[in-house]
Parts: sequence; structure tokens; C-alpha cells
Amino acid sequence: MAMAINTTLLFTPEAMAKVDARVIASGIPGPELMRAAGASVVACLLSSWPNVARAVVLCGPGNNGGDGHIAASLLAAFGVPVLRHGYAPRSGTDAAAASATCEHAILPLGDYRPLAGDVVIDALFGAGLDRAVGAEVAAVIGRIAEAGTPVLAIDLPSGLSGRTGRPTGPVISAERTVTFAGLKPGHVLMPGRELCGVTTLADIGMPARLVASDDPLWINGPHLYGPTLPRREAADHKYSRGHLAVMSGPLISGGAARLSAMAGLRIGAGLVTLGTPPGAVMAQSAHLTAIMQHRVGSSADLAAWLSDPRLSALVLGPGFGDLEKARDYAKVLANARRYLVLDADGLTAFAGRTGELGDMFAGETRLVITPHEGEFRRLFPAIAEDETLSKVDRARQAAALLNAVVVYKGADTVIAASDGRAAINADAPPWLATAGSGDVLSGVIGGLLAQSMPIFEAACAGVALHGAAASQAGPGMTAEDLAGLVRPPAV
Ligand SMILES: NC(=O)C1=CN([C@@H]2O[C@H](COP(=O)(O)OP(=O)(O)OC[C@H]3O[C@@H](n4cnc5c(N)ncnc54)[C@H](OP(=O)(O)O)[C@@H]3O)[C@@H](O)[C@H]2O)[C@@H](O)CC1
Ligand SMILES: [K+]
Repeated sequence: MAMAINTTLLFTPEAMAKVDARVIASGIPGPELMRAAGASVVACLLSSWPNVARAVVLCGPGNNGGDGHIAASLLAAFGVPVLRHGYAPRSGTDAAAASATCEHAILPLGDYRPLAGDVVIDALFGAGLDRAVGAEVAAVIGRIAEAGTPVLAIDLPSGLSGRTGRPTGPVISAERTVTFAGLKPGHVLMPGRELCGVTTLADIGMPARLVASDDPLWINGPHLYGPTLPRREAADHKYSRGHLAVMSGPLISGGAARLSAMAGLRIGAGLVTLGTPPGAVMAQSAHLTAIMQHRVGSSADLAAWLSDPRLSALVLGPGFGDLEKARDYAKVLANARRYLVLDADGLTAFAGRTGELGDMFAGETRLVITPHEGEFRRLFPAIAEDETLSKVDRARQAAALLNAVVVYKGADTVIAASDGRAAINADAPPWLATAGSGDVLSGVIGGLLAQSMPIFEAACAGVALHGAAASQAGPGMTAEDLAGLVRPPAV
């Protein structure tokens, strides 16, 4: 039977509990899964800390503790000095059976004092954590942090929500985390990703067909967008590869639109034109070669330009400046049924007016918005203030509200569609947080839309390819470097 890890879907703790139940119902007993989970923890510990002096298993009352008990008994069998501190399992449970396999007494949690050479196995709470940890757990978390004792977390660092990636209160900071069958949002959303340290996905013998979920939430990657990437054909000509327009700001802030336009050209749009206000045309001309210009000083100019049906996608907002004009232009674009990537000043223009924006873009989804944290808060204050919502929930609610694809940027960019599909991008390098990098992203997405990629897939691909270009650029990268390195993948 094919055993598996699922590397594309993300499983909320609720979705994973359903997987567990399905697997057990299929005839694989819970204790067998627990033994495999405990064994994978031991494998990680021994390969990462081969000189461990003491393995200290901190065990909680549930199945997370059960995995810890299995690890404790296996380590003892390997001759590793083992200590158990924590809570006894409830009698009659799988965790109680696991605990009985280990002869070391479970000492009170509060009695643990870290020593040099210790490695802590955090088996206090995993998927079942539903509130802040109590004072006794908080105190031991504090002592471990103070001593700098390395921690290997089972499933999730205790105190971290697997659903939101946020701590519920005091939280363990782990050097490594071993989780099972599939990642949870908490492993990739910030700050969870950092609190987990290096996360390993272990195969504990669940049949592949059962490691599934009906929640459309994925890690961002080619499995989502690969099949819809624009194909290169020998008979291609510039118009068949799409025409992207980027609306330029005034004289003083035209650079942002140029970055966006350059990225759109690099990602493969056949033509890219700046829609430039008359006062900035000369200045832009001095900087442009492959990118063309069209004078656009008013909504009427824009509407007339859009009579060219080949102009299929537009970017509005980077360095644009005039908020009232941004609203007017968005309306013209919506009426002309074009694809629009709305960014930066284009987003600020609709703070307090999201209802207006959603109404404009009703019907088939043609709007992508790319807010960073501050822009998201300005646009959706009620959603942003609701502490019960994860970043995925927030992006999904915003997408549904606007009938848009939302690219909620950050170290853990979330891409969400109004039909509930969502992806978390987990591998962008930290140096992507630089001035102008958002302008490049809007151009990449716009360039893919101009080439007729479906809108959610274009946003997912845009985020991934933008991150890949940044990884290639390395530390010290500027937005100019980034725009120069963006490339469509070979398909
Ligand atoms: N099922 C399977 O097949 C497999 C599961 N696996 C493992 O099981 C783990 C999930 O197990 P789980 O559901 O028992 O949850 P877990 O994280 O141990 O915590 C629940 C306990 O903690 C308690 N509690 C919660 N919050 C608390 C707080 N803040 N402060 C204090 N207490 C708190 C809660 O108590 P209660 O709320 O009932 O008072 C309950 O007793 C999963 O992470 C993985 O490691 C693997 O073996 C693979 C196979
Ligand atoms: K844990």
C-alpha cells in the first residue's frame, strides 16, 4: 500500500483530525500511528543531536504526550539517558498505553531544571491545543528559553495554534519540529514558521488516498499553477503574447510604474505600455527602450485607449499619487471589463470605500489586489482586528467581500480567491522586503494576466516567480535587480 506525506495541501488541526479518524476507521489502529510518530521523532533527535546527554520528554495529557512516551521508551532502549516530566495520560487512552511502554516515572513538570547537554522533546500539546497554556507550563517554557536548551517539538511547538500560526499565550521556540502526514497552516504562517525552526514532515504510514482534505488550502507551488502557465509556441507574435498597460504616476514618482512594467515584460507579456500623464512623458521617455508609452491624462483618454481590445490587463497604483484619479481609472477599467492589478496608491484610494470597489468588479473575477499588512488594515479594518481569524481567513474574507483575488503580502504571503481557494507562499527570502519589490510583483502578476492565465493561478505563479527571482538575486538585492531577474519558467 502506498504510504504518504502530502506536500501540497495544508491541513488545519480540524482537517487533520478528520484524516486521523479516516485512517483509523480504515483499519490502521491509533497506537500504530503513535508508534510511527514517536519513532520519527527519535530518528530526528538522533540525527540532529547525536551527542545528546539527556533527552527530556515534556509530556502533556493527550496524544501529543503519547507520541512523547513512545519516543522516551525508544530512546531508553537505544541507551540514551531519558527523563520524563509532565502530566499523566488519561487512563484507557492510546497515550496511556504508550506511557506504559516506558519505565521512567513521570516527574512533575515544575521540577524540570535544564542542564547543559539536554535536548527537550516538547510533547506537551499539539493539534489539541485550544487555549493559552497555564502558569506551570509557562514557567517551564521560560526556564528552557533562559537556559537556551534546544527543543525538538512534536507536531507543533506547545502554545502555537496550528490553525492561525499565532501563539495562544506563552509558547515554545523550537529548533526543530517533526510533524506527520501533512503540514498545518501554523507551520508556514508567521510567527509559527519561525517558532517551529526546521520542520520535518514524517510518513507515519497513513495511506496516501486518505491524506486528503476538502478545504482548498495549499502550499503555493507549481502544482497549483504549472498547468496554466503561458505556453510558448513557435508561431507566437507580440500581440498573441498579450498587451499589459501600467498606469504611470506624475513626474516625481514614475519609477515605480517602470519597475512594474519591466517585470511584466520579463515575465513574457508581448507588449508593455506605460499609460503616462502628459507632464511625465518626457521624463519616462528618457528611461525607456522596450517599453512603450501612451499619453493618458484623464478618464476619457483611458476609455479611448481601451477601445483597443488587445489591451487586456492593467496595473494601477505603483507611484500613482492621485487617489481621486485612481478611483476614476479603476471605474473605467471595470466598465471596460479588463483585468486589473490594484496596488499601492490604488489600494489607498479605496480605504473606506471597499463596497464601491466590490460593486465595480461584480461578476467574473477580474480584480487582483496586492496589499501589504498596513494596506490590508486600512482597507479591511474590521477583518484585520478580529483576533480569531488567521491570515488565511482574513485573505479569504477580503476576497469574498471584493469578488477579487487577494495577495496579502508578507513573509507568509497568502493568495486567496473569492471561491475559497487559498495558498500560502512559504519560501520567499527575507531580503524581498525592499523598496519597490511590490511594484515588481504587481507587474509580474499583470504580465501573466495579459498572457491569459486564469486569475488565481496568475497570482499564485506571480508570487512564486517573484520569490524565486529574489532567491536568485541574493542578499543586497534592489528592486531593479529583481525586475531584471524575473523570468517565466520553461514550459
Ligand atoms: N490521532 C492520531 O491518530 C494521531 C495523533 N497524533 C498526535 O496527537 C496529537 C493530537 O492529540 P490530541 O488531540 O489528544 O491533542 P493534544 O495536543 O495532545 O492536546 C489535548 C490535551 O491537552 C489538553 N489541553 C489542550 N490545551 C490545553 C491548554 N492550553 N492547557 C492545558 N491543557 C490543554 C486537553 O485537555 P482538555 O481540553 O480536555 O482539558 C487534552 O487533554 C497530535 O498533535 C499528534 O502529536 C500522532 O500520534 C499521529 C496519530
Ligand atoms: K508539542
